[in-house]
Amino acid sequence: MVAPTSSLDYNEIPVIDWQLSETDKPTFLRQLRDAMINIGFLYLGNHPVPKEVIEEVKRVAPTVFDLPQEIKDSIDMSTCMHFHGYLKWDGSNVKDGKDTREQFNFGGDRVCKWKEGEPEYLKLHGTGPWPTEEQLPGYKEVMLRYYKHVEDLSFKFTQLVSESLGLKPDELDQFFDPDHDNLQPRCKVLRYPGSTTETPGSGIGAHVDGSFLTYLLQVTDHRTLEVKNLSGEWIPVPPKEGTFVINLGKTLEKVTQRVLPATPHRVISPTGPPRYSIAFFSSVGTDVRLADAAKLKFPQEILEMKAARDKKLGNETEFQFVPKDYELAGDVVLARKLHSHADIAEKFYPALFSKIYPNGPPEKKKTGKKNYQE
Ligand SMILES: O=C(O)CCC(=O)C(=O)O
Ligand SMILES: [Fe+2]
Repeated sequence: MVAPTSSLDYNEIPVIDWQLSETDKPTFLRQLRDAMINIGFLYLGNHPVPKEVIEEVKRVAPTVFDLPQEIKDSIDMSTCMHFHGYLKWDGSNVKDGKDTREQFNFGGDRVCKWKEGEPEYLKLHGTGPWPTEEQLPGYKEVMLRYYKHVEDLSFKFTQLVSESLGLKPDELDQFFDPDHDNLQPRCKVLRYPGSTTETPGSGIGAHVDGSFLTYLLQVTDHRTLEVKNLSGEWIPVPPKEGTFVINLGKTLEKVTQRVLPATPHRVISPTGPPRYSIAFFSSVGTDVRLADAAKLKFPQEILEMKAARDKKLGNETEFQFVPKDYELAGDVVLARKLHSHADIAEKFYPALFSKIYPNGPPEKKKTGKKNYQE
């Protein structure tokens, strides 16, 4: 395994061994802290998600894309107020290029608790459309089994992140609902078609994730995922057997007041066969205000590491919350999604739709360039 590095112009992503968190926790926490503060990307090796679960999901996940187009269209995201379901490959834009990928999005099997008169963001929770058992036997079961394992890992990992920053293990949990019922983790199965004249350009352009943390499983052997190191160079993140790639999202950046920076990354369109990956995005509770994170008190040692990094980067501006950080996270996330999916806004969120689009729906189904990925 590659030894963790704390250089800002690193050209390899460190592998952190989960087992160390049980056998030598101080070393684990030190390695984790260095990777997160100075790099923002890491591989997590020897993690607790069983090998059989990973092998099964790698085999099964891509099969959703082999369904006939009319079945895929019948589970299109536009049919779902929770923003789950299938998205065609030209479905959205990110900064620096067009997305060239198909997606199948899902969350946990949750019952939607929204009722008339309640906050609209409660509609974010709920079960999305799935291929039926006749169309794709066992698919939902396999995907939800994987989801549950990664969700459990994400709760444990967040506590280790908290500890590695000198906070109490459960100190970041305040941004999650205590019974874990109010979270909005989302999973995406991704297919990047091989680059041809019909599908030229980037797989996904440079962006940072909107998530708290992202847990990425690279299903195929392509070496086309890249991360921008803090010195501005693009570094490959090739698949490594038995690991997850973990990266820090914008929400965690805010919660830590940029002690942990969200790191830009991109996927280059593969040549040859399609590339598949599965991304799990953990997120904060809907009824949380990110600016409440101002009360977290990081130890001096951590603040000094942040300051040393920022000095090297020549980026010593003080972190400041923006007005949205004082709003409920559910409202902010929902607004972002509605801006990206005018069709869902019009169908399921009519009051918000008229506020966002007072002159009627935009010409294209999806609007605007964004450098956020949810
Ligand atoms: O497919 C990948 O490897 C990365 C996907 C990604 O960055 C995203 O969906 O935000
Ligand atoms: Fe991403």
